[in-house]
Amino acid sequence: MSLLEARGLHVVHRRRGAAPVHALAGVDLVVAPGERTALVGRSGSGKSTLVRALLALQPLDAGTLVAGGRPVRPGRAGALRWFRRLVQLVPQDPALSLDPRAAVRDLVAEPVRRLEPAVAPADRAARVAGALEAVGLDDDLADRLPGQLSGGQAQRVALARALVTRPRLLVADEPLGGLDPPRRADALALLRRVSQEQGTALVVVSHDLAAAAALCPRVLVLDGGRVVEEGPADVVLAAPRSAAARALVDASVVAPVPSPA
Ligand SMILES: Nc1ncnc2c1ncn2[C@@H]1O[C@H](COP(=O)(O)OP(=O)(O)OP(=O)(O)O)[C@@H](O)[C@H]1O
Repeated sequence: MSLLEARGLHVVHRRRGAAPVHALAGVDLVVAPGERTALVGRSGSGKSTLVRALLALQPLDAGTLVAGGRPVRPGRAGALRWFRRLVQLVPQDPALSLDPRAAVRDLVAEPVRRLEPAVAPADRAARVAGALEAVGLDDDLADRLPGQLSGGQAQRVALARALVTRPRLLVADEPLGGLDPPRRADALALLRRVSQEQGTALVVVSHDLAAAAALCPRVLVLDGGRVVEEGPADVVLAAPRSAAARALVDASVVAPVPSPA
């Protein structure tokens, strides 16, 4: 059975005084358990709208979302707890997503408190320890505040928060945005390792095709709110068929380093 199945998603953004924008114009996306999929596209292609739709945070003009065989309908928070445990977001800017007044231990415990209130305190503590270990953070860091963490550590805490409810799917929105090259490589390696070790499926959103392809064996190219190309990452990179994919491949090519004069 598929883990997440989105069919015929349509979203129109309507703003007073502005023309409506058809941000998603019939997107289908099926994610199998453990599968890693990259969603790539230029700015404005509809990636963020699709992420919000996949997380049931975006009202749909048409289409359906089914997770683990069960229909997902945006609604009261309590009614979607099962879905929030199953599908977790890895936020774009981890440092901004962490409450500066809360210690790491409480930040990582919070999703369990909110989504699984029946879990006993001792079990919750064990879950927190497990999530910190999974992302390679030492237990010594658990009493620190976010302001006392490095950028890389904050990113790991955000990932631990996403993992602590043992989701089957992580949606990472531009996980490499704003990172310098060594930290990009670390972030890619961490997401790959966690996905493989925990069997968690990944949907990674990026405008950088080459980086996303390094993490995900499967790529979907979005343009104008539609999936214009879909296939194995190495094939899309080596022989893009759509103009949108070709433009992304060209943009991903690393400029040659000029030789010293
Ligand atoms: N709240 C909104 N109101 C009106 N238009 C919107 C809104 N959100 C997005 N749009 C428009 O919908 C289209 C898709 O936007 P979206 O943010 O989903 O694309 P994106 O691929 O994530 O872009 P980026 O990479 O720049 O974040 C764009 O034309 C955008 O201007």
